[in-house]
Amino acid sequence: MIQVHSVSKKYNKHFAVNDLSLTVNKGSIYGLLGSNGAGKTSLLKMIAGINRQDKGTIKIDNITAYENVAIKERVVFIPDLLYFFPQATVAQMASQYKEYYPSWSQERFEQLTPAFNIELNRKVHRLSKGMKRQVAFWLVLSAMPDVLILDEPIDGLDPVMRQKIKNLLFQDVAEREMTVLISSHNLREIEDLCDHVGIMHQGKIIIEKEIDDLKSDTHKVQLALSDPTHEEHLLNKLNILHHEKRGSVLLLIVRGNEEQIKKAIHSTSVILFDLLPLTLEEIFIYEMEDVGYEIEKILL
Ligand SMILES: Nc1ncnc2c1ncn2[C@@H]1O[C@H](COP(=O)(O)OP(=O)(O)OP(=O)(O)O)[C@@H](O)[C@H]1O
Repeated sequence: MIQVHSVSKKYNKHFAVNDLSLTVNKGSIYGLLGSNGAGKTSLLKMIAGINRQDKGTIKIDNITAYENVAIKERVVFIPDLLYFFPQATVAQMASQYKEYYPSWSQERFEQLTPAFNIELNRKVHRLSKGMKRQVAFWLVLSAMPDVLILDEPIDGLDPVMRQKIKNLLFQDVAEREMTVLISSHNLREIEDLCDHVGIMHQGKIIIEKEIDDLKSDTHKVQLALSDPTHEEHLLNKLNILHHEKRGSVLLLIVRGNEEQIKKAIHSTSVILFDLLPLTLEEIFIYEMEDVGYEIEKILL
């Protein structure tokens, strides 16, 4: 479990992280989204115990993370810029990991060999960008961490390898209750992988949701009423996030239970009615609009 409470970090009088609180439950995969410079990497480095916050507390399983060797052995961070020892082969890097992480599983490392299919005697610095990332996942998953922190993890991986790595992460979360925190710019990637998602902007979490709740609670509705004078009455009965009119067709983004929405709409006479699913990206656009942000400016 990761507990971040009221954490701030300043660089040259500028807040990279500003009074931020966040909890990632054990066995959960939390996706952290946000614009360039939002403070994601700064936050991840503090959670990984690499940098120290100016204010607030960060705990892993109720223990303070910074400069705590026992915690560092259980928490693994894959940064966006990977580092391997110069000239080291895959096998030599595996030996280093084995020495550092008491939870290292040689059996897992060997089991994963066919999944990654990179020769053990290859020098890591000579591998392609995507292959280096594969090696990073191979090593980290063999270290069997309790907490895995990933900064832009999927960058450079081909679609087959992305899927393999996602499946391996799911396996560790399901079997060992590994806790995962992922920073990404890609909402679709996060949608596939995470059960919770938060958006960071200017050092703060501005919106945070459980993905299943978001999806089952937000709907796109298209409808046309046989008597347009009933429109206002119907709209007042619904919890509307967004509302547009194209000719006689109303396009609504509505929060709430699907059956109750249908019941409210069918209590008025309609000549057209469709209830459509929304992507996570669409839900966030409307949710962010609702709290006064333009998501395109924040995420892209
Ligand atoms: N070591 C540092 N020294 C000075 N300023 C820093 C340092 N690290 C981060 N910052 C500043 O803190 C702010 C947040 O940076 P951070 O790297 O945490 O953002 P990010 O959300 O990870 O961005 P990106 O999506 O571009 O990777 C930025 O304004 C950055 O310039």
